Amino acid sequence: MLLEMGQSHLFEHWPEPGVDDEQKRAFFDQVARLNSSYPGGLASYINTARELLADSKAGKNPFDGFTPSVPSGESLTFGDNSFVQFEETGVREMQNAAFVLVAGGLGERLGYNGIKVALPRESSSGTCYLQHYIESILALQDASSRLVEGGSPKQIPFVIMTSDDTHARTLELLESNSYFGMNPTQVKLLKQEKVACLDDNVARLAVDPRNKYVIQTKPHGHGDVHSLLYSSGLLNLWRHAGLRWVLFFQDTNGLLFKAIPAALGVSATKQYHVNSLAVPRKAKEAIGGIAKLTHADGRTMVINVEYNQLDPLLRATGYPDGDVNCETGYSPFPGNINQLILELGPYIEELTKTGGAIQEFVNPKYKDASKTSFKSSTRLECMMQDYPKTLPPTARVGFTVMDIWLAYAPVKNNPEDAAKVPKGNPYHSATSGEMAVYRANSLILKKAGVKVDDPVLQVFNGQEVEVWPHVTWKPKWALTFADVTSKVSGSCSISQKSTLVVNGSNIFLEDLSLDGALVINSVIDAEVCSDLSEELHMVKVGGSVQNKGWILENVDYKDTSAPEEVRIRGFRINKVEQLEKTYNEPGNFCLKA
Ligand SMILES: O=c1ccn([C@@H]2O[C@H](COP(=O)(O)OP(=O)(O)O[C@H]3OC[C@@H](O)[C@H](O)[C@H]3O)[C@@H](O)[C@H]2O)c(=O)[nH]1
Ligand SMILES: [Mg+2]
Repeated sequence: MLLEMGQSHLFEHWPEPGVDDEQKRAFFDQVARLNSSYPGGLASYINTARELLADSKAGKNPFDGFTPSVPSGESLTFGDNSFVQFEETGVREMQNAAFVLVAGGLGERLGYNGIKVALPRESSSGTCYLQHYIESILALQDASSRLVEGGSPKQIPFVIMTSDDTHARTLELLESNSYFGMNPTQVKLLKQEKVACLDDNVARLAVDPRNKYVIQTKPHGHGDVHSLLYSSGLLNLWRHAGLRWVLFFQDTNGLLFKAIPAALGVSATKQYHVNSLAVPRKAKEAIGGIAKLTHADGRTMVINVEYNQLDPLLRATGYPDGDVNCETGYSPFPGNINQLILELGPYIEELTKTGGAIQEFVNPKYKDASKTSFKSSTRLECMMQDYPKTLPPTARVGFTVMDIWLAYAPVKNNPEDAAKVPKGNPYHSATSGEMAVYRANSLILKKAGVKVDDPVLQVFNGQEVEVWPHVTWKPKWALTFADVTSKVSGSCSISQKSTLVVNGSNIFLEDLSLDGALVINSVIDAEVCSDLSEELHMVKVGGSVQNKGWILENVDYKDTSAPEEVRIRGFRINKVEQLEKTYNEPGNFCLKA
Protein backbone atom coordinates (compact mmCIF):
# COMPACT_ATOMS: atom_id res chain seq x y z
CA MET A 1 0.00 0.00 0.00
CA LEU A 2 2.79 2.39 0.89
CA LEU A 3 4.52 1.74 -2.44
CA GLU A 4 1.28 2.22 -4.33
CA MET A 5 0.76 5.48 -2.48
CA GLY A 6 4.10 6.90 -3.59
CA GLN A 7 5.93 6.29 -0.33
CA SER A 8 8.90 4.29 -1.63
CA HIS A 9 11.31 6.81 -0.08
CA LEU A 10 10.48 5.26 3.28
CA PHE A 11 12.39 2.10 2.26
CA GLU A 12 15.26 3.64 0.32
CA HIS A 13 17.67 3.46 3.23
CA TRP A 14 16.68 -0.05 4.28
CA PRO A 15 19.61 -2.46 4.59
CA GLU A 16 19.35 -6.05 3.35
CA PRO A 17 17.14 -8.61 5.13
CA GLY A 18 18.48 -9.68 8.48
CA VAL A 19 19.74 -6.24 9.41
CA ASP A 20 17.68 -4.05 11.80
CA ASP A 21 14.80 -6.55 11.69
CA GLU A 22 13.45 -5.45 15.07
CA GLN A 23 13.23 -1.87 13.91
CA LYS A 24 11.71 -2.88 10.61
CA ARG A 25 8.99 -4.78 12.48
CA ALA A 26 8.40 -1.79 14.74
CA PHE A 27 8.05 0.32 11.61
CA PHE A 28 5.26 -1.90 10.31
CA ASP A 29 3.59 -1.94 13.71
CA GLN A 30 3.48 1.82 13.58
CA VAL A 31 2.16 1.78 10.02
CA ALA A 32 -0.59 -0.63 11.10
CA ARG A 33 -1.53 1.67 13.97
CA LEU A 34 -1.61 4.76 11.78
CA ASN A 35 -3.70 2.81 9.29
CA SER A 36 -6.30 1.51 11.73
CA SER A 37 -6.76 4.67 13.77
CA TYR A 38 -7.71 6.81 10.78
CA PRO A 39 -11.16 6.48 9.19
CA GLY A 40 -10.48 5.02 5.74
CA GLY A 41 -6.89 4.13 6.58
CA LEU A 42 -3.53 5.61 5.65
CA ALA A 43 -4.22 5.59 1.90
CA SER A 44 -7.22 7.78 2.43
CA TYR A 45 -5.16 10.05 4.68
CA ILE A 46 -2.55 10.47 1.95
CA ASN A 47 -5.16 11.13 -0.74
CA THR A 48 -6.90 13.78 1.34
CA ALA A 49 -3.54 15.33 2.16
CA ARG A 50 -2.69 15.64 -1.53
CA GLU A 51 -5.97 17.39 -2.27
CA LEU A 52 -5.68 19.77 0.67
CA LEU A 53 -2.02 20.53 -0.02
CA ALA A 54 -2.82 21.31 -3.66
CA ASP A 55 -5.63 23.65 -2.56
CA SER A 56 -3.34 25.29 -0.07
CA LYS A 57 -0.62 25.76 -2.67
CA ALA A 58 -3.16 27.28 -5.07
CA GLY A 59 -4.21 29.66 -2.27
CA LYS A 60 -7.74 28.33 -2.40
CA ASN A 61 -9.98 29.72 0.31
CA PRO A 62 -11.68 26.86 2.19
CA PHE A 63 -14.81 28.98 2.28
CA ASP A 64 -14.75 29.64 -1.46
CA GLY A 65 -18.20 30.56 -2.73
CA PHE A 66 -19.57 31.26 0.75
CA THR A 67 -20.56 34.67 2.09
CA PRO A 68 -20.63 35.12 5.86
CA SER A 69 -23.41 36.88 7.73
CA VAL A 70 -24.40 37.18 11.37
CA PRO A 71 -26.69 34.29 12.35
CA SER A 72 -29.51 34.53 14.83
CA GLY A 73 -29.55 32.30 17.86
CA GLU A 74 -30.96 32.04 21.34
CA SER A 75 -29.63 34.79 23.58
CA LEU A 76 -30.05 34.26 27.32
CA THR A 77 -30.00 36.73 30.18
CA PHE A 78 -28.79 35.26 33.43
CA GLY A 79 -31.44 35.06 36.13
CA ASP A 80 -34.53 36.12 34.19
CA ASN A 81 -37.62 33.93 34.03
CA SER A 82 -36.80 32.20 30.80
CA PHE A 83 -33.23 31.50 32.01
CA VAL A 84 -34.56 29.94 35.20
CA GLN A 85 -37.01 27.91 33.14
CA PHE A 86 -34.26 26.67 30.79
CA GLU A 87 -32.13 25.72 33.80
CA GLU A 88 -34.91 23.65 35.30
CA THR A 89 -35.54 21.89 32.00
CA GLY A 90 -31.80 21.32 31.62
CA VAL A 91 -31.38 19.76 35.04
CA ARG A 92 -34.34 17.48 34.38
CA GLU A 93 -32.81 16.33 31.07
CA MET A 94 -29.40 15.81 32.62
CA GLN A 95 -30.04 12.15 33.48
CA ASN A 96 -30.32 11.52 29.75
CA ALA A 97 -26.94 13.06 29.06
CA ALA A 98 -23.34 11.94 28.69
CA PHE A 99 -20.34 14.26 29.03
CA VAL A 100 -17.23 14.22 26.85
CA LEU A 101 -14.14 16.19 27.81
CA VAL A 102 -11.50 16.71 25.12
CA ALA A 103 -8.21 16.82 26.98
CA GLY A 104 -5.59 15.56 24.56
CA GLY A 105 -4.02 18.94 23.91
CA LEU A 106 -0.61 19.87 25.23
CA GLY A 107 -1.54 23.46 25.90
CA GLU A 108 1.48 24.83 24.09
CA ARG A 109 0.31 28.41 24.39
CA LEU A 110 0.11 28.08 28.18
CA GLY A 111 3.40 26.26 28.47
CA TYR A 112 2.49 24.55 31.77
CA ASN A 113 4.46 21.38 32.37
CA GLY A 114 1.66 19.34 33.88
CA ILE A 115 -1.69 18.42 32.38
CA LYS A 116 -4.11 21.31 32.26
CA VAL A 117 -7.00 19.55 34.02
CA ALA A 118 -4.78 19.19 37.11
CA LEU A 119 -4.45 22.96 37.48
CA PRO A 120 -6.45 24.58 40.27
CA ARG A 121 -9.64 26.22 39.02
CA GLU A 122 -9.17 28.71 41.86
CA SER A 123 -6.72 28.69 44.72
CA SER A 124 -9.05 29.45 47.66
CA SER A 125 -10.32 25.88 47.74
CA GLY A 126 -7.51 24.53 45.54
CA THR A 127 -9.94 22.33 43.61
CA CYS A 128 -8.49 21.31 40.24
CA TYR A 129 -10.46 21.44 37.00
CA LEU A 130 -10.97 17.71 36.76
CA GLN A 131 -12.31 17.49 40.31
CA HIS A 132 -14.63 20.41 39.66
CA TYR A 133 -15.91 18.82 36.45
CA ILE A 134 -16.55 15.48 38.12
CA GLU A 135 -18.25 17.05 41.14
CA SER A 136 -20.41 19.12 38.80
CA ILE A 137 -21.50 16.05 36.85
CA LEU A 138 -22.24 14.14 40.07
CA ALA A 139 -24.25 17.05 41.45
CA LEU A 140 -26.22 17.29 38.20
CA GLN A 141 -26.83 13.55 38.35
CA ASP A 142 -28.26 13.82 41.88
CA ALA A 143 -30.31 16.92 41.14
CA SER A 144 -31.73 15.37 37.99
CA SER A 145 -32.76 12.11 39.62
CA ARG A 146 -34.45 14.04 42.45
CA LEU A 147 -36.60 15.89 39.88
CA VAL A 148 -37.88 12.75 38.25
CA GLU A 149 -40.30 10.89 40.44
CA GLY A 150 -39.99 7.16 40.70
CA GLY A 151 -37.04 7.16 38.33
CA SER A 152 -34.12 5.02 39.41
CA PRO A 153 -30.95 7.07 39.80
CA LYS A 154 -28.84 6.89 36.63
CA GLN A 155 -25.11 7.41 36.42
CA ILE A 156 -24.12 10.05 33.88
CA PRO A 157 -21.34 8.63 31.66
CA PHE A 158 -18.16 10.70 31.52
CA VAL A 159 -15.65 10.25 28.68
CA ILE A 160 -12.25 11.90 28.60
CA MET A 161 -10.33 12.03 25.33
CA THR A 162 -6.61 11.90 26.05
CA SER A 163 -3.51 11.61 23.89
CA ASP A 164 -0.04 10.20 24.44
CA ASP A 165 0.82 13.61 25.87
CA THR A 166 -1.87 13.49 28.57
CA HIS A 167 -3.13 9.92 29.00
CA ALA A 168 -0.92 8.54 31.76
CA ARG A 169 -1.08 11.67 33.86
CA THR A 170 -4.85 11.95 33.52
CA LEU A 171 -5.30 8.36 34.63
CA GLU A 172 -2.88 8.89 37.50
CA LEU A 173 -4.77 12.01 38.65
CA LEU A 174 -8.04 10.06 38.67
CA GLU A 175 -6.66 6.97 40.37
CA SER A 176 -4.75 8.78 43.06
CA ASN A 177 -7.91 10.68 43.98
CA SER A 178 -10.42 7.79 43.86
CA TYR A 179 -11.92 9.34 40.71
CA PHE A 180 -12.95 12.34 42.82
CA GLY A 181 -15.97 10.44 44.06
CA MET A 182 -17.19 9.15 40.73
CA ASN A 183 -17.71 5.46 40.15
CA PRO A 184 -14.60 4.38 38.17
CA THR A 185 -16.79 2.42 35.74
CA GLN A 186 -18.62 5.65 34.95
CA VAL A 187 -15.44 7.18 33.50
CA LYS A 188 -13.95 6.08 30.16
CA LEU A 189 -10.68 7.32 28.77
CA LEU A 190 -10.34 7.25 24.98
CA LYS A 191 -6.86 7.96 23.71
CA GLN A 192 -6.47 9.69 20.36
CA GLU A 193 -3.54 8.72 18.14
CA LYS A 194 -1.35 11.20 16.36
CA VAL A 195 -1.25 11.29 12.58
CA ALA A 196 1.60 10.99 10.10
CA CYS A 197 3.56 14.08 9.18
CA LEU A 198 4.04 15.12 5.58
CA ASP A 199 7.20 16.44 3.99
CA ASP A 200 6.01 17.91 0.72
CA ASN A 201 3.09 18.74 -1.54
CA VAL A 202 2.74 15.16 -2.82
CA ALA A 203 2.28 14.05 0.78
CA ARG A 204 5.39 11.98 1.23
CA LEU A 205 5.38 10.76 4.81
CA ALA A 206 8.07 12.32 7.01
CA VAL A 207 10.50 10.11 8.86
CA ASP A 208 11.65 11.03 12.33
CA PRO A 209 14.97 12.87 12.00
CA ARG A 210 16.35 10.80 14.91
CA ASN A 211 15.17 7.40 13.71
CA LYS A 212 14.60 6.52 10.08
CA TYR A 213 12.38 3.57 11.02
CA VAL A 214 9.85 5.85 12.65
CA ILE A 215 7.28 7.98 10.86
CA GLN A 216 7.06 11.37 12.42
CA THR A 217 3.64 12.14 13.95
CA LYS A 218 1.78 15.16 15.31
CA PRO A 219 -1.63 15.71 16.92
CA HIS A 220 -4.61 15.65 14.60
CA GLY A 221 -6.80 18.00 16.66
CA HIS A 222 -9.86 17.71 18.88
CA GLY A 223 -12.03 16.64 15.93
CA ASP A 224 -10.79 13.09 16.60
CA VAL A 225 -13.31 12.83 19.38
CA HIS A 226 -16.10 11.93 16.95
CA SER A 227 -14.40 8.98 15.29
CA LEU A 228 -13.14 7.75 18.66
CA LEU A 229 -16.60 7.84 20.19
CA TYR A 230 -18.00 6.10 17.15
CA SER A 231 -15.44 3.31 17.09
CA SER A 232 -15.62 2.84 20.89
CA GLY A 233 -19.18 1.55 20.61
CA LEU A 234 -20.24 3.79 23.50
CA LEU A 235 -22.77 5.74 21.47
CA ASN A 236 -24.95 2.70 20.84
CA LEU A 237 -24.67 1.63 24.47
CA TRP A 238 -25.88 5.05 25.47
CA ARG A 239 -28.74 4.90 23.02
CA HIS A 240 -29.83 1.54 24.42
CA ALA A 241 -29.70 3.05 27.91
CA GLY A 242 -32.16 5.71 26.77
CA LEU A 243 -29.74 8.63 26.67
CA ARG A 244 -30.52 11.58 24.46
CA TRP A 245 -27.68 14.11 24.70
CA VAL A 246 -23.91 14.25 24.37
CA LEU A 247 -22.20 17.33 25.83
CA PHE A 248 -18.66 18.14 24.71
CA PHE A 249 -16.36 20.49 26.58
CA GLN A 250 -12.72 21.63 26.81
CA ASP A 251 -10.02 21.30 29.43
CA THR A 252 -9.91 24.63 31.29
CA ASN A 253 -13.10 26.62 31.60
CA GLY A 254 -13.92 27.19 35.26
CA LEU A 255 -17.29 28.74 34.43
CA LEU A 256 -18.62 26.18 32.02
CA PHE A 257 -20.92 24.33 34.38
CA LYS A 258 -22.73 27.56 35.23
CA ALA A 259 -23.87 27.64 31.62
CA ILE A 260 -24.56 23.94 31.13
CA PRO A 261 -28.03 23.56 32.69
CA ALA A 262 -29.59 26.42 30.73
CA ALA A 263 -27.83 25.39 27.52
CA LEU A 264 -29.19 21.85 27.75
CA GLY A 265 -32.59 23.37 28.52
CA VAL A 266 -32.36 25.27 25.23
CA SER A 267 -31.41 22.10 23.31
CA ALA A 268 -34.35 20.21 24.78
CA THR A 269 -36.86 23.01 24.31
CA LYS A 270 -35.80 23.96 20.78
CA GLN A 271 -35.05 20.35 19.82
CA TYR A 272 -31.64 21.27 18.49
CA HIS A 273 -29.60 18.47 16.93
CA VAL A 274 -26.56 20.68 17.44
CA ASN A 275 -26.34 23.50 19.96
CA SER A 276 -23.07 25.44 20.30
CA LEU A 277 -22.52 27.63 23.28
CA ALA A 278 -21.26 31.10 22.49
CA VAL A 279 -20.37 34.36 24.20
CA PRO A 280 -19.98 37.89 22.84
CA ARG A 281 -16.63 38.00 21.08
CA LYS A 282 -14.03 40.75 20.92
CA ALA A 283 -12.53 41.27 17.47
CA LYS A 284 -9.26 39.33 17.05
CA GLU A 285 -9.89 37.39 20.26
CA ALA A 286 -8.55 33.84 19.86
CA ILE A 287 -11.99 32.26 19.78
CA GLY A 288 -13.81 31.19 16.66
CA GLY A 289 -16.75 33.18 15.34
CA ILE A 290 -20.10 31.55 14.69
CA ALA A 291 -21.27 32.61 11.26
CA LYS A 292 -24.00 31.85 8.82
CA LEU A 293 -22.37 30.92 5.53
CA THR A 294 -24.43 31.23 2.38
CA HIS A 295 -23.10 29.61 -0.77
CA ALA A 296 -23.62 31.06 -4.23
CA ASP A 297 -25.70 27.94 -5.00
CA GLY A 298 -28.09 28.72 -2.12
CA ARG A 299 -26.80 26.30 0.52
CA THR A 300 -26.45 27.72 4.00
CA MET A 301 -24.87 26.51 7.22
CA VAL A 302 -24.31 27.90 10.69
CA ILE A 303 -20.75 27.05 11.60
CA ASN A 304 -17.68 28.09 13.55
CA VAL A 305 -15.11 30.01 11.52
CA GLU A 306 -11.85 29.55 13.39
CA TYR A 307 -10.16 32.70 14.71
CA ASN A 308 -7.30 32.56 12.21
CA GLN A 309 -9.73 32.27 9.27
CA LEU A 310 -12.35 34.84 10.16
CA ASP A 311 -10.37 37.92 9.22
CA PRO A 312 -9.27 36.67 5.76
CA LEU A 313 -12.80 35.39 5.04
CA LEU A 314 -14.35 38.75 5.88
CA ARG A 315 -11.77 40.65 3.81
CA ALA A 316 -12.41 38.34 0.85
CA THR A 317 -16.16 38.85 0.97
CA GLY A 318 -16.63 42.59 1.02
CA TYR A 319 -15.64 43.60 4.55
CA PRO A 320 -12.37 45.50 3.91
CA ASP A 321 -11.73 45.99 7.65
CA GLY A 322 -11.89 42.28 8.38
CA ASP A 323 -12.36 41.13 11.97
CA VAL A 324 -13.38 44.32 13.81
CA ASN A 325 -15.81 45.26 16.55
CA CYS A 326 -19.17 46.77 15.64
CA GLU A 327 -20.97 49.58 17.48
CA THR A 328 -21.59 47.28 20.47
CA GLY A 329 -17.85 47.11 21.12
CA TYR A 330 -17.88 43.42 20.15
CA SER A 331 -17.45 41.47 16.96
CA PRO A 332 -20.88 40.97 15.35
CA PHE A 333 -20.10 37.22 15.27
CA PRO A 334 -20.79 35.33 18.52
CA GLY A 335 -17.67 33.66 19.93
CA ASN A 336 -17.58 29.87 19.95
CA ILE A 337 -16.57 28.44 23.32
CA ASN A 338 -16.56 24.90 21.94
CA GLN A 339 -19.21 23.58 24.24
CA LEU A 340 -21.36 21.50 21.93
CA ILE A 341 -24.56 19.71 22.77
CA LEU A 342 -25.50 17.04 20.25
CA GLU A 343 -28.69 15.05 20.19
CA LEU A 344 -27.63 11.42 20.32
CA GLY A 345 -30.04 9.92 17.74
CA PRO A 346 -29.18 12.25 14.84
CA TYR A 347 -25.51 12.12 15.90
CA ILE A 348 -25.36 8.34 15.57
CA GLU A 349 -27.21 8.53 12.28
CA GLU A 350 -24.63 10.97 10.89
CA LEU A 351 -21.62 9.06 12.21
CA THR A 352 -22.96 5.88 10.70
CA LYS A 353 -22.52 7.59 7.34
CA THR A 354 -19.18 9.31 8.00
CA GLY A 355 -17.53 6.93 10.46
CA GLY A 356 -16.84 10.02 12.50
CA ALA A 357 -14.53 11.58 9.93
CA ILE A 358 -14.48 15.36 10.21
CA GLN A 359 -13.56 17.74 7.42
CA GLU A 360 -9.84 18.37 7.74
CA PHE A 361 -7.50 21.22 6.95
CA VAL A 362 -3.78 21.64 6.49
CA ASN A 363 -1.68 24.57 7.54
CA PRO A 364 1.83 24.19 6.08
CA LYS A 365 4.45 26.84 6.78
CA TYR A 366 6.12 27.30 3.35
CA LYS A 367 9.80 28.08 2.98
CA ASP A 368 9.19 30.66 0.25
CA ALA A 369 6.63 32.02 -2.20
CA SER A 370 7.10 29.09 -4.58
CA LYS A 371 5.26 27.04 -1.96
CA THR A 372 7.21 23.95 -2.92
CA SER A 373 8.81 23.11 0.42
CA PHE A 374 7.91 23.44 4.07
CA LYS A 375 9.87 24.91 6.97
CA SER A 376 8.98 21.80 8.95
CA SER A 377 6.76 18.83 8.30
CA THR A 378 3.03 19.40 8.40
CA ARG A 379 -0.04 17.19 8.92
CA LEU A 380 -3.80 17.19 8.54
CA GLU A 381 -5.86 18.53 11.41
CA CYS A 382 -9.54 18.61 12.34
CA MET A 383 -11.75 20.37 14.87
CA MET A 384 -14.68 18.95 16.77
CA GLN A 385 -16.87 21.99 16.03
CA ASP A 386 -16.65 21.24 12.29
CA TYR A 387 -18.97 18.28 12.86
CA PRO A 388 -22.05 20.12 11.42
CA LYS A 389 -20.30 20.68 8.07
CA THR A 390 -21.48 17.37 6.67
CA LEU A 391 -25.03 17.57 8.04
CA PRO A 392 -28.01 17.72 5.68
CA PRO A 393 -29.83 21.07 5.41
CA THR A 394 -32.72 19.65 7.43
CA ALA A 395 -30.55 19.31 10.54
CA ARG A 396 -31.56 21.57 13.39
CA VAL A 397 -28.35 23.48 14.11
CA GLY A 398 -28.52 26.35 16.59
CA PHE A 399 -26.47 28.19 19.12
CA THR A 400 -26.99 29.82 22.49
CA VAL A 401 -25.31 33.02 23.58
CA MET A 402 -24.65 33.73 27.24
CA ASP A 403 -22.73 36.40 29.12
CA ILE A 404 -18.96 36.00 29.16
CA TRP A 405 -18.79 36.50 32.91
CA LEU A 406 -21.07 33.49 33.33
CA ALA A 407 -19.83 31.06 30.71
CA TYR A 408 -16.23 31.43 29.54
CA ALA A 409 -12.89 31.86 31.28
CA PRO A 410 -10.34 29.51 29.70
CA VAL A 411 -6.70 29.22 30.74
CA LYS A 412 -4.77 29.18 27.49
CA ASN A 413 -2.14 31.94 27.51
CA ASN A 414 1.15 32.11 29.38
CA PRO A 415 1.72 35.26 31.49
CA GLU A 416 3.96 36.92 28.94
CA ASP A 417 1.52 36.57 26.06
CA ALA A 418 -1.48 37.40 28.26
CA ALA A 419 0.10 40.71 29.27
CA LYS A 420 0.31 41.59 25.56
CA VAL A 421 -3.39 41.01 24.84
CA PRO A 422 -4.96 44.26 23.52
CA LYS A 423 -6.58 46.25 26.31
CA GLY A 424 -10.20 45.30 26.81
CA ASN A 425 -9.78 41.82 25.32
CA PRO A 426 -9.86 38.86 27.72
CA TYR A 427 -6.47 37.55 28.88
CA HIS A 428 -7.38 33.84 28.88
CA SER A 429 -4.67 33.30 31.50
CA ALA A 430 -4.44 31.46 34.81
CA THR A 431 -4.87 34.84 36.51
CA SER A 432 -8.03 35.81 34.64
CA GLY A 433 -9.38 32.25 34.85
CA GLU A 434 -9.35 32.34 38.66
CA MET A 435 -10.61 35.92 38.96
CA ALA A 436 -13.51 35.04 36.66
CA VAL A 437 -14.71 32.37 39.09
CA TYR A 438 -14.83 34.88 41.95
CA ARG A 439 -16.51 37.48 39.80
CA ALA A 440 -19.18 35.09 38.56
CA ASN A 441 -19.95 33.79 42.04
CA SER A 442 -20.06 37.32 43.43
CA LEU A 443 -22.38 38.51 40.65
CA ILE A 444 -24.67 35.53 41.15
CA LEU A 445 -24.90 36.15 44.90
CA LYS A 446 -25.56 39.81 44.18
CA LYS A 447 -28.37 38.90 41.84
CA ALA A 448 -29.74 36.67 44.61
CA GLY A 449 -29.92 39.65 46.94
CA VAL A 450 -26.61 39.54 48.79
CA LYS A 451 -24.89 42.88 49.25
CA VAL A 452 -21.48 42.28 47.64
CA ASP A 453 -18.88 45.03 47.61
CA ASP A 454 -17.47 46.26 44.31
CA PRO A 455 -14.17 44.80 43.11
CA VAL A 456 -10.82 46.55 43.17
CA LEU A 457 -8.36 46.54 40.26
CA GLN A 458 -5.06 44.78 40.80
CA VAL A 459 -2.18 43.85 38.52
CA PHE A 460 -0.70 40.34 38.49
CA ASN A 461 1.93 39.28 35.94
CA GLY A 462 1.31 42.51 34.04
CA GLN A 463 -2.44 41.93 33.75
CA GLU A 464 -4.95 44.26 35.31
CA VAL A 465 -7.90 42.32 36.69
CA GLU A 466 -11.00 42.94 38.79
CA VAL A 467 -10.61 41.35 42.19
CA TRP A 468 -13.98 40.45 43.66
CA PRO A 469 -14.52 38.77 47.02
CA HIS A 470 -13.14 35.24 46.75
CA VAL A 471 -16.37 33.31 46.73
CA THR A 472 -16.35 29.64 45.85
CA TRP A 473 -18.78 26.83 46.43
CA LYS A 474 -19.06 23.12 45.70
CA PRO A 475 -21.31 22.25 42.77
CA LYS A 476 -23.59 20.30 45.12
CA TRP A 477 -24.27 23.54 47.02
CA ALA A 478 -25.79 25.22 43.97
CA LEU A 479 -25.94 24.36 40.27
CA THR A 480 -28.57 26.81 39.11
CA PHE A 481 -29.69 30.31 39.96
CA ALA A 482 -32.78 28.86 41.67
CA ASP A 483 -30.47 26.79 43.90
CA VAL A 484 -28.58 29.90 44.94
CA THR A 485 -31.70 31.95 45.68
CA SER A 486 -33.06 29.10 47.80
CA LYS A 487 -29.86 29.08 49.86
CA VAL A 488 -29.42 32.71 50.74
CA SER A 489 -31.99 34.75 52.66
CA GLY A 490 -32.40 37.72 54.92
CA SER A 491 -29.83 40.43 54.72
CA CYS A 492 -26.39 39.06 53.80
CA SER A 493 -23.29 41.08 52.97
CA ILE A 494 -19.74 40.31 51.82
CA SER A 495 -16.91 42.85 51.85
CA GLN A 496 -14.39 43.09 49.01
CA LYS A 497 -11.47 41.61 50.96
CA SER A 498 -13.53 38.55 51.97
CA THR A 499 -13.18 34.89 51.14
CA LEU A 500 -16.16 32.55 51.36
CA VAL A 501 -15.73 28.83 50.79
CA VAL A 502 -18.89 26.71 50.96
CA ASN A 503 -18.49 22.92 51.13
CA GLY A 504 -21.75 21.09 51.57
CA SER A 505 -25.15 20.82 50.00
CA ASN A 506 -27.37 21.70 52.93
CA ILE A 507 -25.78 25.00 54.01
CA PHE A 508 -28.16 27.98 54.11
CA LEU A 509 -26.87 31.52 54.56
CA GLU A 510 -29.22 33.77 56.49
CA ASP A 511 -28.37 37.26 57.72
CA LEU A 512 -24.67 36.63 57.33
CA SER A 513 -22.32 39.57 57.38
CA LEU A 514 -18.81 38.66 56.25
CA ASP A 515 -15.68 40.77 56.39
CA GLY A 516 -12.76 38.34 56.34
CA ALA A 517 -12.38 34.66 55.50
CA LEU A 518 -15.03 32.05 56.27
CA VAL A 519 -14.94 28.36 55.39
CA ILE A 520 -18.14 26.42 56.03
CA ASN A 521 -18.14 22.63 55.79
CA SER A 522 -21.07 20.38 56.30
CA VAL A 523 -20.48 16.67 56.56
CA ILE A 524 -24.06 15.58 56.89
CA ASP A 525 -24.57 12.67 54.60
CA ALA A 526 -27.24 13.55 52.08
CA GLU A 527 -28.43 9.96 52.01
CA VAL A 528 -29.06 9.86 55.75
CA CYS A 529 -31.14 12.97 55.29
CA SER A 530 -33.06 11.88 52.26
CA ASP A 531 -36.00 10.64 54.29
CA LEU A 532 -36.14 13.84 56.30
CA SER A 533 -37.68 16.98 55.00
CA GLU A 534 -35.32 19.71 53.92
CA GLU A 535 -36.17 21.81 57.01
CA LEU A 536 -34.87 19.08 59.27
CA HIS A 537 -31.42 18.78 57.78
CA MET A 538 -30.69 22.44 57.18
CA VAL A 539 -27.48 23.95 58.47
CA LYS A 540 -28.48 27.61 58.80
CA VAL A 541 -25.53 29.91 59.16
CA GLY A 542 -25.77 33.61 60.02
CA GLY A 543 -24.20 36.24 62.21
CA SER A 544 -21.27 38.51 61.80
CA VAL A 545 -17.75 37.36 60.91
CA GLN A 546 -14.80 39.69 60.92
CA ASN A 547 -11.14 38.71 60.68
CA LYS A 548 -7.96 39.58 58.84
CA GLY A 549 -8.85 37.14 56.08
CA TRP A 550 -6.80 35.75 53.20
CA ILE A 551 -4.56 38.13 51.34
CA LEU A 552 -3.28 37.94 47.76
CA GLU A 553 0.46 38.37 47.48
CA ASN A 554 2.09 39.06 44.14
CA VAL A 555 4.41 36.40 42.72
CA ASP A 556 6.34 37.10 39.55
CA TYR A 557 6.07 34.43 36.87
CA LYS A 558 9.83 34.42 36.60
CA ASP A 559 10.23 33.54 40.28
CA THR A 560 11.18 29.89 40.00
CA SER A 561 11.13 29.39 43.76
CA ALA A 562 7.30 29.28 43.59
CA PRO A 563 5.41 26.27 42.21
CA GLU A 564 4.52 26.59 38.55
CA GLU A 565 0.75 26.76 39.11
CA VAL A 566 1.31 29.70 41.50
CA ARG A 567 3.75 31.52 39.24
CA ILE A 568 1.53 31.39 36.18
CA ARG A 569 -1.31 33.08 38.05
CA GLY A 570 0.91 35.75 39.56
CA PHE A 571 -0.22 35.50 43.17
CA ARG A 572 -0.36 33.26 46.19
CA ILE A 573 -2.90 33.33 48.97
CA ASN A 574 -1.57 34.17 52.40
CA LYS A 575 -4.09 32.67 54.81
CA VAL A 576 -3.64 35.22 57.59
CA GLU A 577 -6.80 34.56 59.55
CA GLN A 578 -10.09 32.75 58.99
CA LEU A 579 -13.07 31.19 60.68
CA GLU A 580 -13.59 27.58 59.67
CA LYS A 581 -16.71 25.74 60.80
CA THR A 582 -17.56 22.13 60.22
CA TYR A 583 -21.09 20.98 60.95
CA ASN A 584 -22.07 17.38 61.38
CA GLU A 585 -25.61 18.00 62.50
CA PRO A 586 -28.42 20.25 61.37
CA GLY A 587 -29.39 23.40 63.24
CA ASN A 588 -29.30 27.18 63.37
CA PHE A 589 -25.84 28.60 63.94
CA CYS A 590 -25.02 32.17 64.72
CA LEU A 591 -21.37 32.97 64.03
CA LYS A 592 -19.51 35.61 65.95
CA ALA A 593 -15.88 36.26 65.32
O1 LIG B 1 -5.30 17.22 19.36
C1 LIG B 1 -5.94 17.81 20.23
C2 LIG B 1 -5.94 19.22 20.37
C3 LIG B 1 -6.68 19.81 21.37
N1 LIG B 1 -7.42 19.04 22.23
C4 LIG B 1 -8.24 19.65 23.27
O2 LIG B 1 -9.12 20.59 22.66
C5 LIG B 1 -9.33 21.70 23.49
C6 LIG B 1 -9.06 22.99 22.76
O3 LIG B 1 -7.73 23.01 22.29
P1 LIG B 1 -6.96 24.36 22.04
O4 LIG B 1 -6.75 25.01 23.37
O5 LIG B 1 -5.79 24.06 21.21
O6 LIG B 1 -8.03 25.19 21.22
P2 LIG B 1 -7.96 26.66 20.71
O7 LIG B 1 -7.85 27.63 21.83
O8 LIG B 1 -6.96 26.78 19.60
O9 LIG B 1 -9.44 26.83 20.09
C7 LIG B 1 -10.58 26.15 20.57
O10 LIG B 1 -11.10 26.80 21.72
C8 LIG B 1 -11.62 28.13 21.51
C9 LIG B 1 -12.66 28.11 20.42
O11 LIG B 1 -13.16 29.40 20.17
C10 LIG B 1 -12.09 27.54 19.15
O12 LIG B 1 -13.08 27.55 18.14
C11 LIG B 1 -11.62 26.13 19.45
O13 LIG B 1 -11.05 25.50 18.31
C12 LIG B 1 -8.49 21.48 24.74
O14 LIG B 1 -9.33 20.96 25.75
C13 LIG B 1 -7.46 20.46 24.28
O15 LIG B 1 -6.99 19.64 25.32
C14 LIG B 1 -7.42 17.66 22.11
O16 LIG B 1 -8.09 16.98 22.89
N2 LIG B 1 -6.68 17.09 21.12
MG1 LIG C 1 -5.32 25.10 19.21
